[in-house]
Amino acid sequence: MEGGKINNKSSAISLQQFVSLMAPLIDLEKEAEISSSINSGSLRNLDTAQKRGSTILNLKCVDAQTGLMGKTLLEFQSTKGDVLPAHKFGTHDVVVLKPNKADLGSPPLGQGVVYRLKDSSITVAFDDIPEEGLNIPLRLEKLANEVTYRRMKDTLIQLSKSVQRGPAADLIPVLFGESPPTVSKKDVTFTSFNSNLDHSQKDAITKALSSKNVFLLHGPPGTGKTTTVVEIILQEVKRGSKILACAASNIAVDNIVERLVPHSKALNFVPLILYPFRTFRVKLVRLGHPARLLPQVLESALDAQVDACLVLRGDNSALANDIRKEMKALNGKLLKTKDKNTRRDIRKELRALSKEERKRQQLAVTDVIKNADVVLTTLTGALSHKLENTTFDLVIIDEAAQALEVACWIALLKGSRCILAGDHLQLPPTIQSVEAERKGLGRTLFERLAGLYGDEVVSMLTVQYRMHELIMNWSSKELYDSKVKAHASVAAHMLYDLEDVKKSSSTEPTLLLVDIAGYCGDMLKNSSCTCSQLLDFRCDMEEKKDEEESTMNEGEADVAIAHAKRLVQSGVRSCDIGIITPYAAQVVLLKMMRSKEDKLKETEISTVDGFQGREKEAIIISMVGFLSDRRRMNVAVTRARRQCCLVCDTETVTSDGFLKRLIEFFEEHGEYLSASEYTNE
Ligand SMILES: Nc1ncnc2c1ncn2[C@@H]1O[C@H](COP(=O)(O)OP(=O)(O)OP(=O)(O)O)[C@@H](O)[C@H]1O
Repeated sequence: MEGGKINNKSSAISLQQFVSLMAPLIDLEKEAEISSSINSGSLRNLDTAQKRGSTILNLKCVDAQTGLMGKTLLEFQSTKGDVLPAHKFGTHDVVVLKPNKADLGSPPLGQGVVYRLKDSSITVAFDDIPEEGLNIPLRLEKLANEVTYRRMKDTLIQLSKSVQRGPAADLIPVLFGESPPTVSKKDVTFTSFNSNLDHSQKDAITKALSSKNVFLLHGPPGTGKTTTVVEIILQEVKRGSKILACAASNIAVDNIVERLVPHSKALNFVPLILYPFRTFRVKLVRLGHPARLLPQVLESALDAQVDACLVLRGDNSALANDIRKEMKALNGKLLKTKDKNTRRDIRKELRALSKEERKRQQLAVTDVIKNADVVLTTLTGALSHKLENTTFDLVIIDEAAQALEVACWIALLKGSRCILAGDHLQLPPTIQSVEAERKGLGRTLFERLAGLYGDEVVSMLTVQYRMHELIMNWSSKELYDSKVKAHASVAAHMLYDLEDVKKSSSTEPTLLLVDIAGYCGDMLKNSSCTCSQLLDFRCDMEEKKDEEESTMNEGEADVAIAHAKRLVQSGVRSCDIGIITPYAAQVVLLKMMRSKEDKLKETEISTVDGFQGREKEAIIISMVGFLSDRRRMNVAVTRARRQCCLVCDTETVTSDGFLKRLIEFFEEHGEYLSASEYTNE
């Protein structure tokens, strides 16, 4: 395979070996997730749960809004009104709401999905929420998502059965190395929808369209992987394919939806007037809980289309509204009535109405899915019963190098051909169980197939559209055999080329190394938190890490914030700056420091994982000891468009060969500053 080196031998595994290997590993992973969540018996006390990040105590509800397709959005802040304590909640997590003082096992006030997370607030989408009980101190608890594991186990069983029958019967032997991959004998030509495609993108698309069973699109950072995936989808729809497009994360699925919408069919949502001359249109539908979807793709959501479909079918929405109104009135009556017989009659009526409602909805769902050219969902969402009897000509999985192979099979079993897009040299799948990881749960299908078939099925994109060439060159040389080149439009772009940005000693360098060797920062000088609070948190959150001492570094945080301030003083917008650091404790420290800096309000601070797939004009990396994971370091550096600033202790870092070369590259091609130059800022 081009770029990363992959061991061919370990790629060969039979279907039966795979199934027997994976089943116990999924159990291990499930146990690891449960033991870190609130519903584990191991968490006997709430303070421990908060320290582990699986509950947030002392919250007040500050806002309630309805919307989002019937969901209620409640926003919570700390009763003290400051930055939320460190926690492990992420958007899309399932959570329950309880009174702050309720016992651990007590029933919740409601269950919902995290919709939005800010430093000082968390918004949750609830289906139903009590009208009473919200004006007391509250807490949120994170639940383990056991559904995903059940779906993966079910998929393993289905996989063993599908060899004989099912839409993927011919694909499975190819993906387990028992039959060779094949390509169309006819030359494939196409007229692209996107007139800017480069030669490597066009080559990849040709190869994808020619493949009869499997194709891998290897997209290094910023090379237009999603752009290429979208073009492949359009070309395939044009030739009549029905496509299931998936990714491990909701955000990656939404990325594709957003880019397909301009080509999509006007049901109720694309204003025709915007695309008056386009004759080719794609019918797309996005499955998933509305709280997990980006607001800009909500109109492609199944729920929205089902409503539209009911209108088109003549089941006008007035009728639907009447049914809902009637049900609401009956529910009200039920609450007030004591008489047994009347209650029984009302319940009977309610059951009949809801049955009618469900039937109408189901018919519409079937219609929408049957008529769609492209169905988009997360990998686990592909096991939705709504897709039970639907098969596809092609399954496309984006971010495939970040997905567990078992999760990929949920989608793959529904189609006869597949295209996987990803980069195994960026972030791997997140795995909680160290043992499951060691035994192979994290080995991705993308990597395995690349090892099995190499260039026969892989195309690598080689022109990148994000980074100044100096930023790209390190990554290209270190990880992609120097094959990735910067496009002329970005190769020499500088921070000071941006509007309103002055040329200054801070904005001139493309690569900047700030060495904190020997520097003892003015510890937490601007922060209201105490060191012991952070240390408590560090020990709890990072207990799995070997490098306990390297999880937090005040000196580096000082310098990172000081450099961000200098950039803002030179005119760089604070939202164009990102600070990346490997450990959660360092993220909290940096956020606390930032909360005192008005000018840095919009600067994003996150671990590497929070930045995958994203970019900023300037990136500051606080290394905190060292980040010896090549893939994480690759992602961190390649988020930067015009400047990458590395803050580290060169004495510690250079003990690792990979990082030593990184530092040398920055020293040779960039500016070198000592941290002392940032003191007293
Ligand atoms: N052929 C092209 N000509 C000009 N710009 C392009 C081309 N292909 C992609 N781009 C631009 O490059 C940027 C990155 O593209 P895209 O988001 O498709 O890349 P990606 O590989 O999915 O990114 P990531 O590294 O985040 O995974 C986008 O701004 C896109 O518009």
